[in-house]
Amino acid sequence: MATPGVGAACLAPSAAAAPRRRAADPARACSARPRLSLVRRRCVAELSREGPASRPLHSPAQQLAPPVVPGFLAPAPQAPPTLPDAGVGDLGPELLLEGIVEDSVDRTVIVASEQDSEIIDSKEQFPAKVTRSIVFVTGEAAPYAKSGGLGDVCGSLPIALAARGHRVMVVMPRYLNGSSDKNYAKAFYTGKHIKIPCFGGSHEVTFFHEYRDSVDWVFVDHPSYHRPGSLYGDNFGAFGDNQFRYTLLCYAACEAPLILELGGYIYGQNCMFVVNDWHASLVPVLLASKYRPYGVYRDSRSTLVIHNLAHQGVEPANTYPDLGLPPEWYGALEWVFPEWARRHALDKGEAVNFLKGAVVTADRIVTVSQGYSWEVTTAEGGQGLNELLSSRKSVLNGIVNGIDINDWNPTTDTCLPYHYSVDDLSGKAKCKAELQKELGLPVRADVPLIGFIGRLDYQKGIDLIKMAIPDLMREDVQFVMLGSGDPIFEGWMRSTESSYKEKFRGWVGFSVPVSHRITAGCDILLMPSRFEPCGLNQLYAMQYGTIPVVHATGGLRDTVETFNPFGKKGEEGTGWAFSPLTVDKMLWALRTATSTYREHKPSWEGLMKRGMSKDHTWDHAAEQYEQIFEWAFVDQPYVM
Ligand SMILES: Nc1ncnc2c1ncn2[C@@H]1O[C@H](COP(=O)(O)OP(=O)(O)O[C@H]2O[C@H](CO)[C@@H](O)[C@H](O)[C@H]2O)[C@@H](O)[C@H]1O
Repeated sequence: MATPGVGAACLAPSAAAAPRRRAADPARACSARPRLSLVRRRCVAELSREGPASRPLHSPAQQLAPPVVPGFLAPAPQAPPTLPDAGVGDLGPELLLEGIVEDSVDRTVIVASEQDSEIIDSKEQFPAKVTRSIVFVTGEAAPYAKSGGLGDVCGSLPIALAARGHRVMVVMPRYLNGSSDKNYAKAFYTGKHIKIPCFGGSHEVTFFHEYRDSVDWVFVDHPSYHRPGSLYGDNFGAFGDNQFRYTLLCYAACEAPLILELGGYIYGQNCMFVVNDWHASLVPVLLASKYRPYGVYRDSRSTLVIHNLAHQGVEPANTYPDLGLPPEWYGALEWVFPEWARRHALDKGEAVNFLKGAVVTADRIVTVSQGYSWEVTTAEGGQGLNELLSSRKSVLNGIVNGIDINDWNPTTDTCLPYHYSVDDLSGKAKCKAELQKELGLPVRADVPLIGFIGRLDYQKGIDLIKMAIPDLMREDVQFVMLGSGDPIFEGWMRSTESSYKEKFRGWVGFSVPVSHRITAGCDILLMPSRFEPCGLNQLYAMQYGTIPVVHATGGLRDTVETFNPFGKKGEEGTGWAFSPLTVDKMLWALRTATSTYREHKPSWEGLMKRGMSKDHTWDHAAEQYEQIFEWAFVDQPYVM
C-alpha cells in the first residue's frame, strides 16, 4: 500500500490542519512512552535469547487492528504492551510482568504480580536522569557504512546513549555498492514506504530496520544509494546528485519517528533529532518549515553535531525549488560566496548551503571538541560560517568524542595477532614485530616505528609529511602510512615506498583491520592535521599504548598532553602536541619523541601507561550530550 507520508501531508496544509490539531493529544500521550519502551526492550532482549526476536509483543487483537494512518497524523497506540503467553515461563521471575505504568515522579513502576509489586527506580537501572526518544540522522554509521570518523561516532554514540536508558533510532541510507551489501543482511523491510515531493517529482523511499545493541537502526532505501564507489563519490569525484540523495534522507528521517512502529510502537513527536554534518542538515529546516507550522513536532528539538565544517553541502541557488521547501524559507539556506570565490565577473555567488540551514534552525549546536567549538567562531576556522556560529554562541558547545572500546581494545581486538594491556605490554612488542613482518620491513625492536592513518586530504596535513620525508628518512626510523583519497598523494605514497624500501611503506586503500594492526604495532602515531574537529586516531593510539605526535589544534590539543619530564607529580603527559604547523616543528616533535623512545625507556613506558589508563569511553560524553538535550527541551524550539 502506498503511504501518503510527508508528501500528502505537507502538500495539502489546509486539509491537514484540522487532523493535525487532533493529533496533539496522542502526541502528549506519547511522552510517557520512552520509559515504557525501555522496560519492553529488556523483555525483547530476554525473549530473543529464548526464541525468535520477531515474536510480537502486542496482543493478537492489536495485530489485527486496522493499520494506523501513516505520516505525521499517526495516532499514538491505544494500549500498553502485553507480554505474549508463549515462552513466559522461561523468562525468569523478574519478567513475569502484568503491566507497566508510570508514577507521578520520574520512576518506572513495574507491577510484578498482585501480591508483590516492585518499584524499580529507573536511575538505578540506567544512568540517564531523564530518558528520551533520540533520532540520529547521519550519512554513515559503522559497521554498516564508514568513510571516516563520522561513521565511528554514529556507530557508537547511539549505543552508549541507549545503554544509558534512552530509546534511540539511527536513520541512514541503505548503501548497496557490491562490497558492503552484506552489512545490511540483518535489516528487514518494515513494510513502510513514503513518497517524497522534491526535485520535480515524487520519489518513493522504503524503510529497512535492524534492532541491534538496543538501538533501532533504520535504513532508507532508494536506487540513488545503490551504486559502486564510496559513500559520497567515486574515482571521478563527488556524486553529482548528493544534494538529492541527502534531501531524501532528511525527509525520510522526519517521517520515520511518526510512521515506523519499531518493536510495536512509533517514536512519536517528542524526539530529540541529532543531525550530523551537512547530510542531515535539512532536518531542522524541515521541522521548522514543514512540520511545526501545522502543529507537528512542536515537542521535538534538534541538535546539530558538527564533525567537520569543511563540508557544508553547497549547491547553486537555482536548486532551491528542487528541495520542496516553501519559497519564503529560502533565506534559511541562502549563501553568498565572497567575491574572491566567484568564478567570473557575472557570477553573483548565490548558493544554497545545507549546513548553514541547520546552523540557523537547530536548537543546539555541538562540535566534537571544545577547542573546535571556539575555532569555528574564528575567521581562520569558521569556513565562512564563523559569524553565524558566533551569533549562536549561547547554544554552541563542544563535547570530545569517545571511542567504542569494544571495538578498540588491545586486550580483545580480533584484528591483532597478540593481545596486551596496561599491566602486561609484552604483546605490543610482538604486534610490532608482526607488523614489520607483514609490511616487509626489517624486524627490529630498537627502531621507532611511526604510523599515519587517515584520509589523504588537505585537512590531514599530508603535504607536510611529504615535505618532511626526505629529512626523516635520513634518520634511523621506520614509517608506515595507511590512507586513501587524493590521487596525487596516493601516487606519492607508492613512489616514496620504492625510494625508501627499507624504511617506508605506503598502504593505499581503506582497511579497518590494517588500521587496527598499525595502531597497535607502531610506537608513534603522527597527526599533523591542519585542523581537527576532534580526531579519533589519537584516542585509539593512546588506548593502544602508541604515542601520539600531533599538531596542537582542535580536538588534538584537547586530548593530547605534551610530555613533561618535570611535572608537579613527576613525569606528565601522553604525547607531543606541536605548534605552529611547520615542517621544522613537526620534525622537532618527532625527533624528541624518537630520542625519548631510544634513550629514556622508563619515561616511554610511563607515556604509554598514562595514555592507556585514560578513560576514552563514551560514558562521559554521553552524559554531556544528555545535558545539552535537557537545555534544548527547557527552551522553546529555536524556530517555531
Ligand atoms: N585508509 C583507512 N583505512 C582504515 N581506516 C581508516 C582509513 N582512513 C581513515 N580511517 C579511519 O577513519 C576514522 C577517521 O577518523 P578521524 O576522526 O581521524 O577523521 P575524519 O576526518 O574522518 O572525521 C571527522 O569526524 C570525526 C568524528 O567526529 C572527528 O573526530 C574528526 O576530527 C573529523 O574530521 C578512524 O577510525 C580511522 O581509523
